[in-house]
Amino acid sequence: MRLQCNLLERMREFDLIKTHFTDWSTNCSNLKLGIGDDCLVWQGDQPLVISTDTAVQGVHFPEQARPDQVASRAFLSALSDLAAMGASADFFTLALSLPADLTDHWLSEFAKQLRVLAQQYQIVLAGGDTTRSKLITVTISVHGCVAKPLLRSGAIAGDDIWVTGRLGGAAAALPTILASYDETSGDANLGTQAVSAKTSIPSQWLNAYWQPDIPMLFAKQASSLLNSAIDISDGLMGDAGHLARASQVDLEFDIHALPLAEQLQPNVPQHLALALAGGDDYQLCFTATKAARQSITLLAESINQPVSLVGRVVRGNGDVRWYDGTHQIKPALQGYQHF
Ligand SMILES: Nc1ncnc2c1ncn2[C@@H]1O[C@H](COP(=O)(O)OP(=O)(O)OP(=O)(O)O)[C@@H](O)[C@H]1O
Ligand SMILES: Cc1ncc(C[n+]2csc(CCOP(=O)(O)O)c2C)c(N)n1
Ligand SMILES: [Mg+2]
Repeated sequence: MRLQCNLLERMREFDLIKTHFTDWSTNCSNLKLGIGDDCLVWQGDQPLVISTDTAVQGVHFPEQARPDQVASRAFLSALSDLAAMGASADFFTLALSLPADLTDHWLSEFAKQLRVLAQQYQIVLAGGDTTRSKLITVTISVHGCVAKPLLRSGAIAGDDIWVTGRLGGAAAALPTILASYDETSGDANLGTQAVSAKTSIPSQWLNAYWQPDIPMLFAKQASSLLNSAIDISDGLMGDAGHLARASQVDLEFDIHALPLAEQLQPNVPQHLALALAGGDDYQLCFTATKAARQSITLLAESINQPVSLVGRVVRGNGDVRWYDGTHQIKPALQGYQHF
């Protein structure tokens, strides 16, 4: 009896994988074997860079988030680490832990969005794992190639510090997003434009939370011009600290040069806190020599990638300092921490 029960469960598990995840494009010559065996087989000739990220219901996305939204946030936040290495996006694995009562519709909407994104970023789903759990948990490992990986430890005194995109929007949107579920459960199904109109927060904040714009193309094309990079997932304050310590330099930022999200101002402490410690930005902080300044600007312009020059690298031991003009400020903040 027990055997039969297990067997039926396993049948469902295999059916689920077959139905939702197997007929995707696998157009990648280095992927010798994809979904179906005990392991995937990859054979490439460049260094492979790999990063794993877990997205947990209620921690990384709201409990009531739509399946397409869960797919976008989990996938894009994982991809961001490849951008931080200046790598291509080649293949990914997907480990899904799902509650038993999740509907097939949920899963098909999740898979549909993930497939759209995989196609958009030309990345192949090569394997994964599917289990039951109380909470929805999505673990994505992204794999990419790069001849010379861009490291956190490469910043040199004299470098410029740059940031891509805009900061603080996702964190600014979060309270409104969470409150919208409390007010009416129907909001879970509203699109970004509708939520934006209803709550009067900028649609850019909502997009920053649900569909962060990962600077993949810029990072790949610019990587040979850059000395170091990190993606900003926990807030610039914390992540800049990681880069400073890894490179054994100090970083000095001009708060007025920071590209804050729409309607956020550096002199409003709550706004600065969102941009420095809110997290969920998935933009890059990178450094490069002053000699690379023009090439970086030209490249960024040519592919429509916003970049901002926000500070300088100086000799030191891993400190980060913030300046309001010539005046140093000490925001009492720290980046996002799980524990
Ligand atoms: N459970 C773990 N076992 C082994 N290594 C880990 C574990 N958790 C994290 N790491 C490693 O620690 C380093 C820092 O991890 P961290 O998750 O902070 O980086 P990140 O992925 O850039 O950040 P984020 O998760 O906010 O995107 C990475 O090299 C990562 O591989
Ligand atoms: C529903 C909901 N969505 C988002 C957040 C914010 N948040 C969660 S994890 C994290 C850092 C990156 O994660 P990791 O370090 O695991 O990659 C941030 C900024 C929240 N509190 N609640
Ligand atoms: Mg990272």
